[in-house]
Amino acid sequence: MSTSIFETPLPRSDLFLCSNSLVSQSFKLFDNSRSFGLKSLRPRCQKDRILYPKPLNFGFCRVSRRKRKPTFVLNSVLSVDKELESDESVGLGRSREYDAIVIGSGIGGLVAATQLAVKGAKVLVLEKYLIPGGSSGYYERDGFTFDVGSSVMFGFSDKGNLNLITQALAAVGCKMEVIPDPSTVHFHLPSNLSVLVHREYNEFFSELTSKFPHEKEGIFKFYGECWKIFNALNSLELKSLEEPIYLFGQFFKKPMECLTLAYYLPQNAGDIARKFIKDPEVLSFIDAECFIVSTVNALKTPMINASMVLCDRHYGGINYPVGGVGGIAKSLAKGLVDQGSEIQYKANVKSIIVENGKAVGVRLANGNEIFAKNIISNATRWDTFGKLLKQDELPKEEENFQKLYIKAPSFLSIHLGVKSDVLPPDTDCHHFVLEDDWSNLEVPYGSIFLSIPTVLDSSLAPEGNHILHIFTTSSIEDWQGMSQKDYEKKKELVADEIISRLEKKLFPGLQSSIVLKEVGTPKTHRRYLARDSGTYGPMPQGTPKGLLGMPFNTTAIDGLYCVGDSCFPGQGVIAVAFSGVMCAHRVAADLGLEQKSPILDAALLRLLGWFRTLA
Ligand SMILES: NC(=O)c1ccc[n+]([C@@H]2O[C@H](COP(=O)([O-])OP(=O)(O)OC[C@H]3O[C@@H](n4cnc5c(N)ncnc54)[C@H](O)[C@@H]3O)[C@@H](O)[C@H]2O)c1
Ligand SMILES: CC(C)=CCC/C(C)=C/C=C/C(C)=C/C=C/C(C)=C/C=C/C=C(C)/C=C/C=C(C)/C=C/C=C(\C)CCC=C(C)C
Repeated sequence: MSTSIFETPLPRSDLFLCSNSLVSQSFKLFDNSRSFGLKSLRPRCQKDRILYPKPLNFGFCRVSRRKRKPTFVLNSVLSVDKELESDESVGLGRSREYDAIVIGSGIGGLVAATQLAVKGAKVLVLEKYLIPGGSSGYYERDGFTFDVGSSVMFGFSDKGNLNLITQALAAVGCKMEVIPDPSTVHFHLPSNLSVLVHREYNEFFSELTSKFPHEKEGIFKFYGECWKIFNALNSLELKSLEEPIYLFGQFFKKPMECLTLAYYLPQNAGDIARKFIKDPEVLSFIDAECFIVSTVNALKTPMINASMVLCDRHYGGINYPVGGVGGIAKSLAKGLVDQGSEIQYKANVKSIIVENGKAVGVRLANGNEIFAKNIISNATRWDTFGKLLKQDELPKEEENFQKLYIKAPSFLSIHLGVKSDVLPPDTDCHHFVLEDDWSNLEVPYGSIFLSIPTVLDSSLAPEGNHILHIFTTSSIEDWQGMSQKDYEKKKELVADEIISRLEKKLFPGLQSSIVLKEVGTPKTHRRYLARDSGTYGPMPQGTPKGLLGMPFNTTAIDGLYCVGDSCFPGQGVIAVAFSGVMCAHRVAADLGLEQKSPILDAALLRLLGWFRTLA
C-alpha cells in the first residue's frame, strides 16, 4: 500500500524538503492554503528545491475545522494529493504527475513514449538495463560495436508512410545518417539454390524467375498481391486501429485501401502463394522468405506482415544506421528527454499496482512506488500478465491470446570479431543458410542467420577486422538444469559446430580468423532482455487467421496498455514501432490529448474483441 505525502511522517524540523517535481503542484497547494488565510505559510525557494513550512500540512486541517468546512478543504487537499508526483529518488510515495509510465525501453516502448511526449504528455520510461533499446541495443568489446539483435532495418527510408523508424526519430527532432544496403539477404538453400534479394525489385524478380522460369507467372502474381497490400498500407496515415474516429476516417478517405486490408487481414501468405505457385521448391523458398521475419513458415505468416517486409525492402530499401543499430534507441531516448519526459535506467519494475481494477502505478525492485495515470508495458504479455500483475486469474482476453500464440524459441547468438581477409571481396551483408534439407527450416539450429554489418559500416570494428553476428533458433529447455561448467562447455561446442557449418558453406578459414568470440544462449536473452524464456516473440500455436487474433494495445485492465511484439502486428523492429505509434495514439485519446468518442470507443473495442474470438 502506498503512502501519500500527507501520510508520510514529517521531519522534526520546522521545514521539510519537497522534491523538484513537486514544485508546480506545490504552488497550486499554496494557492489553496492562501484562500484560507494561511499567508504565513508561503514556501521558500532555495536553488532547485522548495522549503515548505511544516505546519502547512496540519494547518489545513485546523483551518478547515475552524471554518467548519472540513470536507471541502480535505477534498482540495486530496485532489492535489492525487496529482502530486513522487520522484523515485525521493520516494515520497503516491502522486500522479506522469501521464504514463512505460515499462521497458525496447523500440516499442520508446516509440510509444516519444509519440506521447510530442503530443504533450509527461512520460516516464523505466528500463531495467543500463542502456535503452532492448533487443535493438548494442554492446562494445575491445573496439567492436555489436548490435544485440538483428541488423536488418526495415522502415528506415526517406519515403512513403511506412518508414516508421525514420518518422519516430523525426518526431523528436532526430535524423540518423544511414547506409543503403544493396541487398536484403543472400539465401543459401538446399540443392545449392542461391538467391540474392536485390534492393531493386526487378533485379530480384529476374534472379528468382531465372531459377524457376516455369513459375514466372505464379511468382509475378504472388509478389503482385504483396505489392497490392503494401501500396494500400502505404497510402494510409498509420494510427491506432482501436480508435474509432481515426479508423472510420480512414475508411471514409481511402475506402478501397481499407477494404483491401480488411480482406487480407485474416489471410496467410502460404495460402495465397499456393493459389498461384505449384512448384514445391518455390513454395519452400517463400517459406524461407517468411521464416526469417516470423520464425514460422508461410502458411502461418500473416499476409499483411509478409507483404510489408517483402515490399518495403525494395520500396524504401534496407538501410543501416551509421554507428550501429543501438543509435536508434539512444536517439529516441535523447529525443524523449528533450521533450521534457524522463527515462531511468537500472529501474527494474517488479509489479504493476492495480487499485479498484485500474492500473495506477508500478513497484520497483528497490521497493519504491511510482504512480501515473496510465501504465504501458513493453515487457512481453507473458511477463506482463504472468509476472508483473499479481493476479490470481488471467483475464479472458489474455487466456485467449495464450491459446492462439505461444512463445517462439529464443536464439543462440554468436558475436565474432574476425580478420577481414577471411571474407571474399563483395561479400553481402546478410545471409541465410539452410544447407541440405528444407524440413530443417523450423528445427532448432536447423538454419543459420548471419549479418556482417561492417560490410556497410567499417567503423564498427578495429581496422582490418569485421563483425560476424551469427544466430540460430534455440530453446531455453536446451540450456537448463546443468552446472555452470557444463553450460560453458556446451556453449563452446554448439557455437563451434555452427561456425564450422559456415566455414564449410561460405568462408573457408573462418575458425582460424577469429579474434574475438562471445556466445549468448536463450538464458542470456532472458537475463538481459527480461523476456520470458528469452523468447523472440509470439508465434501462432496452430494456423492463425492472419492477424485477426493478435491483440492491439488496450488490455482487460483499465489504464494498462501493452506495446511491443506481443501486440498487433507482432515481431520485428518496424512492427513494434507501429505498435508504439498505435499505443501512443490510443493512450493520448484516453488522456484527452487526441479526439475521442466514449460511445464509439466502447462499440469498437467490443467489436474488435469479438473479431478476435473468430481467430
Ligand atoms: N533477437 C533479435 O534478433 C532482434 C533484434 C532486434 C530487434 N528484434 C525485434 O525487436 C522486437 C522486440 O522489441 P520490443 O520493443 O517489443 O521489446 P524488447 O524486448 O526489445 O525491449 C523490451 C525492454 O523492456 C525492458 N524490460 C522488460 N521488463 C522490464 C521490467 N520489468 N522493468 C524494466 N524494464 C523491463 C527490457 O530490459 C528491454 O530493454 C522483437 O520482436 C524482434 O523482432 C529482435
Ligand atoms: C480494424 C480492423 C479489424 C480492420 C480494418 C482494416 C484496416 C484498416 C487494417 C489496417 C491494417 C494495418 C494498418 C496494418 C499494418 C501492419 C503493419 C505496419 C505491419 C508491419 C509488419 C512488419 C513486420 C512483421 C516486420 C517484421 C520484420 C522482422 C521480424 C525482421 C526480422 C529480421 C531478422 C530476424 C533479420 C534476418 C537476418 C538475417 C537474414 C541475417
